[in-house]
Amino acid sequence: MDSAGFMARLTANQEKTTPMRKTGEKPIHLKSIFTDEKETTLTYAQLPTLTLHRSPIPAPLASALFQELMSEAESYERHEWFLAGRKVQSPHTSGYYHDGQLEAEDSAAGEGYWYAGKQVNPAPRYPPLLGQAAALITPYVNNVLARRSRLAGEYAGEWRANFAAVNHYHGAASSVGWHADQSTYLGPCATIVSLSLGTPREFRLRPVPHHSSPTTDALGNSLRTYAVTLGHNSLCIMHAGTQELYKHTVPPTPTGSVDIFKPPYDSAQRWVPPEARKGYTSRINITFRFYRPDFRPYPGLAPGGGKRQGTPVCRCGIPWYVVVVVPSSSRVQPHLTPFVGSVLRADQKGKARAAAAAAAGGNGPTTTAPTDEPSPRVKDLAQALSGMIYFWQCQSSSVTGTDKGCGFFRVLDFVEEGRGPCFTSG
Ligand SMILES: O=C(O)CCC(=O)C(=O)O
Ligand SMILES: [Fe+2]
Repeated sequence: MDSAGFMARLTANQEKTTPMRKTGEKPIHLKSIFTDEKETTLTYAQLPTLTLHRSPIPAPLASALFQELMSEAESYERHEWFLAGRKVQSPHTSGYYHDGQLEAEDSAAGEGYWYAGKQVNPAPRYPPLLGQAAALITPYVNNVLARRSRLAGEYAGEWRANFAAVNHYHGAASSVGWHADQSTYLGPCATIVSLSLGTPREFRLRPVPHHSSPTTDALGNSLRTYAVTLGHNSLCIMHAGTQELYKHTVPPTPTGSVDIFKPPYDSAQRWVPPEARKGYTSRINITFRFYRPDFRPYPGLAPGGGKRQGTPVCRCGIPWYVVVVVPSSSRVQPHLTPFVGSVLRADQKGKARAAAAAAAGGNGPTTTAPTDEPSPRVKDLAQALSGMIYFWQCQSSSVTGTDKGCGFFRVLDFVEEGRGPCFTSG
């Protein structure tokens, strides 16, 4: 399938965006973190899950990659989904790619994958320069991860940039709303690696309130919005816990204008004199993701032998395969039909936790540590995430807009579902 046809069937690899409480407060701007020339990697104390890295790929490649993806972006589309029964469109366009290895490991690469409620046909492979960037980013990220303590639920193996979602923000109004990324194929505590190219844009994060302490986050800090400007060839790593503890957004620019970006190298990575440079008002953002071997759509083998489940199918009643009559031949053939699989979400609001506790007669899930006491000033990420529950949920209402879905809801159970291997703690 050509990439335009493929794009027509795609939607975001992120949750539908939800409005955040308006506070009117100014975000804390973290601009200053790039001013120390000696430091290329910084962790901000109140954002322990975020690191920022300057110039992760060579400058000529960064310019050429921007141009490669600008040309790819001509066929990108806005994605559409239903919010409270109303069709909405994303305020940016997107495209999706995977490395060839994902295809080799998983014959379904594409067919069984869903994003925000739509089936993805086989995603195209990385175009050449995106493939080069992924090959550089993979060891870079593993190096960064080797220096961090790891959280329970993280995949106990190498991270690999085997999937990329590319967003094109064209002009000042183009944006992405507050959201946390879906965990369906990434599993809990995902590492999502965002490479920015082109005109700089502001990226904001805000912690979700702790379920037992609405004025603080899970680390005990008061709720604030943080902002950082992501410029050309900068890497922002959303480490384990970011999708669980924060929401993020790229808002429209408040001034209504953006800086002009003039790539200093052409698409063949040759230097261009300043007077001959072409100007752009676009930002390209690539989020490199690791589709875990234990969170694939189809069932497979569990780490110690035995069965591993695929993405759970919800109860909407649409089976994985149906038999259809092909009119031209009047023969009955098996056919892969749209089915609505579930999505994996972290229980950011503690609702699933409360429901599970009620179902267990008030004792709560036995596999998680109690966190019901008011949140103290916790400094430790592992502690902040210790009560986190992940659940599979029907996504059909956002696909069809016509009903509330089947209500399918199941708490993720690593052992029962044959997933892993995972880190058990730092
Ligand atoms: O453009 C960005 O920096 C963020 C993109 C994003 O949040 C996403 O694609 O899920
Ligand atoms: Fe995101």
